[in-house]
Amino acid sequence: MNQSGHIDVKICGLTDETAVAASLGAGADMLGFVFFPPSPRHVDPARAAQLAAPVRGRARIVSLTVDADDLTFDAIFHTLGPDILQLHGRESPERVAQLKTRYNVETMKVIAVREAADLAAVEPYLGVADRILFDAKAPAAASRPGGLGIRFDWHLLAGLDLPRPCMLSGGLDAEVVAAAIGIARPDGVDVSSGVEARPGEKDPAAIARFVEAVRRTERTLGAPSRRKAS
Ligand SMILES: O=C(O)c1ccccc1NCC(=O)[C@H](O)[C@H](O)COP(=O)(O)O
Repeated sequence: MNQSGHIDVKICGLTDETAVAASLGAGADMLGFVFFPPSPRHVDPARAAQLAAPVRGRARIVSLTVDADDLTFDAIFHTLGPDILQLHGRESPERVAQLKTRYNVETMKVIAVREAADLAAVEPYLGVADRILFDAKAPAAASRPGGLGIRFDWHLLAGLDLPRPCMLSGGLDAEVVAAAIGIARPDGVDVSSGVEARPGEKDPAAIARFVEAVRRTERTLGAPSRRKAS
């Protein structure tokens, strides 16, 4: 949450106009497009650009890739022009820095978490990535490294001096997001599976419920700058 109490909401893996409209209508801050062919949410850059046309200026456009090569990024930038690169693979700090310079764009590095020891992976990205996203670590046999609806123990982040800004994801939905925010205290939350009817098919009503649950949580927690010191 920022100083005014706002929590960024990112809806990820959009594949159709109805879900884009639902996300914008609900007041999402970031909309994510997945460029990873094995994913049920994969879109090509031309389709993403069509879907993102109404997004520009209303929410931030996020490109999600997994260890993508320069040709893929060139196509994404040439066609879509994202605001943020979500790097969901094993991109090194050097690669993150290189992409930031090459495209003059904000970067968000994903740190996959299952146990406390996984949090050490953040350190090399401090001062390199603009934003950290803590997501649940996928099982070794999974077909993709995220977007699986898997949770990790949010208490692993509780009370830590987290890198700011940071986001939280992994198995969030409208029912659990308030608890997740209350424990981990991220600056934003990210959801895909939890607002879907089935993998790759977003549910507009679930998107609305999720964003409303986050806004309700913001009101409950209040702005840090206005909280009384105890
Ligand atoms: O969505 C995918 O299919 C995907 C593929 C490869 C890497 C990441 C992927 N998704 C990540 C996300 O959608 C979110 O950033 C986040 O992990 C939330 O996922 P979920 O647990 O499904 O809410």
